[in-house]
Amino acid sequence: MSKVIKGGTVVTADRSYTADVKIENGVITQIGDNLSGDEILDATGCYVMPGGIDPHTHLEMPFMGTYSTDDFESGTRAALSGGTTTVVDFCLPAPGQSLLEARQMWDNKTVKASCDFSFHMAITWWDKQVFEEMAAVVDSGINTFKHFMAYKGALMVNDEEMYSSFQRCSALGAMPLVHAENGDVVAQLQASLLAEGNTGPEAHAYSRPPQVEGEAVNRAVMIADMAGVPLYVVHVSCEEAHEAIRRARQAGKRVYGEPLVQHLTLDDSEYANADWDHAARRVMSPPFRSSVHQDSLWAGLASGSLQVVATDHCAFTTEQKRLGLGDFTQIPNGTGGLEDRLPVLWSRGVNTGRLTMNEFVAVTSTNIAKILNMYPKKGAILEGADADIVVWDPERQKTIRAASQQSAIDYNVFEGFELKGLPRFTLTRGQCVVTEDKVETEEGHGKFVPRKAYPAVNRALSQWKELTAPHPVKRDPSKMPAGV
Ligand SMILES: NC(=O)NCCC(=O)O
Ligand SMILES: [Zn+2]
Ligand SMILES: [Zn+2]
Repeated sequence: MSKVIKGGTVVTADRSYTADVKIENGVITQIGDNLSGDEILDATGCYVMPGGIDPHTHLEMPFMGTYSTDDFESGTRAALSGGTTTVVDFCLPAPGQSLLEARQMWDNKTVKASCDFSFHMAITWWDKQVFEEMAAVVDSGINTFKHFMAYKGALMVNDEEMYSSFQRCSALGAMPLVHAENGDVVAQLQASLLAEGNTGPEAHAYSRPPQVEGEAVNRAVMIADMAGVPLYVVHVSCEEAHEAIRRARQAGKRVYGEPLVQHLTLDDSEYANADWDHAARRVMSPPFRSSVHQDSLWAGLASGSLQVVATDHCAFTTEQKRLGLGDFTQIPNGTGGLEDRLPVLWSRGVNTGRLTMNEFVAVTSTNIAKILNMYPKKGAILEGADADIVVWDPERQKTIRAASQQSAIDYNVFEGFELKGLPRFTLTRGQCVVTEDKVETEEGHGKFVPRKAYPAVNRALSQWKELTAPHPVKRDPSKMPAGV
């Protein structure tokens, strides 16, 4: 049974053109004029774009004494309703736990997924077992390893562990990711703020100033350079971090930066709200910043020094946030956004002229598909690509309300945002699961997307490393002093 998306304008990362798109067996089989099929989806007045890829989610994640509330059921339903058709989640071994055992636990959670998914593996501790298991992780289709430079005493790794793991990534053709904040400095700032009586959610932001992020990005960039690997920096929130990435890229280093839609559109005034719940619901790391930093992030997306917009979707209920009443360090860190990423970025980015439509597709889908080595199966409107498609109606409008969202939590950090530009249809491997406000997802439809080790960037970097590595000078024995 075939489907044809008819009468729309195909918008990809590099061009826009009028064409119909035919789908058979979950794959795009033809792009052209006057196509016919068994079922027609009317895309008149709409843009036909690759479905969004969110490379940074934490669904049902054990964290800070609780679990994030959106799981692979509500999380992927939320994703699809907002036009995102692939999520990349983090397998998080507890310190001391086998990476392969953690992988099994995450596989078990994904049986409820209604859209496709992939994984990054976190390195939360280091010894010979981790070193060895990393190879099996890569063989199983995970080519990215995440390192937390913050969350001291929990997930944080030190420089020695990071350098060892980055070198291992280099050898395996994998890419390290970093959560870049100086965890030692954050821990000290938290302690002194608490000692001074600063216990409210605003102190979370005071304890994580832009300098802790800028310092950590610079350090990770240099460690990656010494290890001969590319680097991907998650949730880039400030000019200091962006500047380090920009500078690295100008110097020829392969460094990628990912701002979040939350940091682009919500600022630090949220933490000054008189309502404790309002402020605590917005506690995440790094925290929201001032408009100077937001302008820097928007400029980075337009100019190409930042490549991807994600959400870091890690949604906790108000009740969970209240674990930190009286002590801001106990407020579970994280915010939602999976459902809202595309519509909010379109309204605040494309409708304002900060991004073109093609840049929008690049930063929400195509760039990350290439960076994570799943292009053109994902992130493309091309014959042979998976039919993960969002048919985007630039005239559809809504106001964001927690009461009508798919996410399982009881609030939305974008509450009240007026949006113009929303999905008319969302298709996951050819299955149309969203028709305007009607969301009919199928639990279990989502499949794991394996991602092979990187052939190109890592080889180039290790070749260069080998050429420029210290080599002993071969000397003519006749030119050696006697007795050596
Ligand atoms: N970002 C955040 O505050 N929570 C999720 C875990 C992480 O990515 O650091
Ligand atoms: Zn993080
Ligand atoms: Zn995260």
